[in-house]
Amino acid sequence: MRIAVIGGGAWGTALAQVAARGGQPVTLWAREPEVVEGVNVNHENRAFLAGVALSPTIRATGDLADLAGHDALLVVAPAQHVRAVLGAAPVGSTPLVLCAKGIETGSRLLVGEVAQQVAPAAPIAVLSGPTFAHEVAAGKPTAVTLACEDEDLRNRLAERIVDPAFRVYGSADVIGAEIGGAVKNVLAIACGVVEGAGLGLNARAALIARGFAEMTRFGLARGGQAETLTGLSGLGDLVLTCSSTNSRNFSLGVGLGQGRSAAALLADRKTVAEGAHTAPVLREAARAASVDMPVVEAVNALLEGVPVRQIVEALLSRPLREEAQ
Ligand SMILES: NC(=O)C1=CN([C@@H]2O[C@H](COP(=O)(O)OP(=O)(O)OC[C@H]3O[C@@H](n4cnc5c(N)ncnc54)[C@H](O)[C@@H]3O)[C@@H](O)[C@H]2O)C=CC1
Ligand SMILES: O=C(CO)COP(=O)(O)O
Repeated sequence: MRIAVIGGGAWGTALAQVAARGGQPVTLWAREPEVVEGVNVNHENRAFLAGVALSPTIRATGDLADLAGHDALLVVAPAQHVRAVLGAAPVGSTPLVLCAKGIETGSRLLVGEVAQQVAPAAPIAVLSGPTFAHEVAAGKPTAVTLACEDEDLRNRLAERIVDPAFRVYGSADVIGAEIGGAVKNVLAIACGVVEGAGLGLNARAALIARGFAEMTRFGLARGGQAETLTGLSGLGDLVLTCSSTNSRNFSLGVGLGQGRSAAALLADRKTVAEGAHTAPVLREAARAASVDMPVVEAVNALLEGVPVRQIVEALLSRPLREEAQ
């Protein structure tokens, strides 16, 4: 199976490295000419994954036309750019493995739904889970969910995107896998705020648990399955991202919790904190579906500049309720 990766950020590069293990050829499309040159000449992506020696069988290109003739395309552009990049790529009926985590602003569509609009003939799979790119590229043990309704395609993809330290669990629940990844980024910002404002570990654990309740309510309302939400792409990724400053979303939250403005924290950053883009559109989608998501509401208020203390008071003074509600 000839694999190409669309997106030369940290995660696209790490996935290219997984697909290239054992000396298999992989094509990596990157937007930045310096990334293309660095990967081809020095076998390093200094801009987004510095310090990792990449397989010489990864060939980078800046030309989307070079993606033609592959058997599967891994889509790893940030969620807000998937529509434009896929629209310009020669996709046809090539299977797409969606690896971005987010919801498109405006359309409120998950990345897989965007892909279905842009490339209706292409079968869809979703790869998601607790996966810091640096750890995967370094060959540290990692497990992911690979969701695809077509069992045969799912098995063929799982056999190809694998290595001894990268363990793939199959699922037919594409929507559930996507919702976990999109929602956890927003919740990770909240956990970062708790860290930055020094609110303590009890508060962080409470946020993870109540945030997971929100993820579950939203996921079930959108047709996802409970087993997927409690799995690697849901709870697994939530726990990872809510507990480490290696997470860009958590780090953004730390800055907000320290009283810095979202605009200042997001200005000029080269790497993507998807939660900042997903938060407003997730709030819209939740309100439209009458799903109660108070932590997501709180993250939006923080991004809009409401002081942390006011947000915490508002969360703690909500009417008492049963935990299972
Ligand atoms: N970094 C990680 O550990 C993981 C990231 N992801 C997801 O993968 C997706 C990509 O993230 P990273 O690879 O981490 O990116 P990154 O933060 O390392 O790099 C930014 C990426 O955005 C691209 N970009 C910027 N402006 C663009 C535009 N106008 N059009 C197209 N692309 C543009 C850059 O070319 C670069 O590839 C995100 O949805 C992220 O949530 C998922 C799992 C792990
Ligand atoms: O999705 C990720 C880990 O699974 C990466 O998280 P961040 O985007 O917050 O760095």
